[in-house]
Amino acid sequence: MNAVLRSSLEALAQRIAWIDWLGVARDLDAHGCAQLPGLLDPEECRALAALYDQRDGFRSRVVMARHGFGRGEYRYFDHPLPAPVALLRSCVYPHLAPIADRWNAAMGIATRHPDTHAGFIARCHEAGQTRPTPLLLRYDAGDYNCLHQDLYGEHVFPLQMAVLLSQPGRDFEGGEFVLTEQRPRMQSRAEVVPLRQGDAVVFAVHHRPVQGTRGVYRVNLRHGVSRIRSGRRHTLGVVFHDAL
Ligand SMILES: O=C(O)CCC(=O)C(=O)O
Ligand SMILES: [Fe+2]
Repeated sequence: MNAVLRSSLEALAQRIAWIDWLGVARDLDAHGCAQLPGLLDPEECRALAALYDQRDGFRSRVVMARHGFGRGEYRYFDHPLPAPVALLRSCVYPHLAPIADRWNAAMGIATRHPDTHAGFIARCHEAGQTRPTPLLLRYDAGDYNCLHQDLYGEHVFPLQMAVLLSQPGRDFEGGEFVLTEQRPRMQSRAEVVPLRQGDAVVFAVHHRPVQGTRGVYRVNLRHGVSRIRSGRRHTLGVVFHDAL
């Protein structure tokens, strides 16, 4: 690995270590999502978005309209993952695993998570979930991502992350990251997450616990992206479980 890449990876690891993870846990508990401002710098964003047009490095490409997923496209990275993507997965995971375990305990779900991402991936692989799930998404004017959940098999890490690689207002307009929460016997609630280039959002993949007056209940979450009004928007998606 060259010296420039190594020092920029060290800077990224340092940025992750300095995040206010207690604040992240508080936001996740309160809202089901948390923003990590400036997780990637503009140069890292540009370099990752530029990978979209490379021939190699991906295991598949999905044209969303063909599957009724929306409009736009994405590509799943293949092994070996680009170094910053592998680092994001392995360095962010240990901060989220205790939150995931606490949520599972609150929801009466028995599953607990290994301390390290390697430990969790070993569990996925034993169950046949061996295909990497980090992905790059690309949307042009008129594109959107329908509300969905990224479940790829029996093993689901309860939190995931998306990083906006483009700059709103300069590279694109519209294209807001949206979360909805379906509460039992109630109408759904929407949350729009304002992101700048390099900001990440951590959010619940499937459901989360909410404290009600008569105990804890589960709310079901979905995420998506509203219509891109103009320009081009790139995102990096970091799902922590692998796929069947
Ligand atoms: O483009 C986005 O902001 C959302 C991407 C997404 O659905 C994901 O990362 O799972
Ligand atoms: Fe998604």
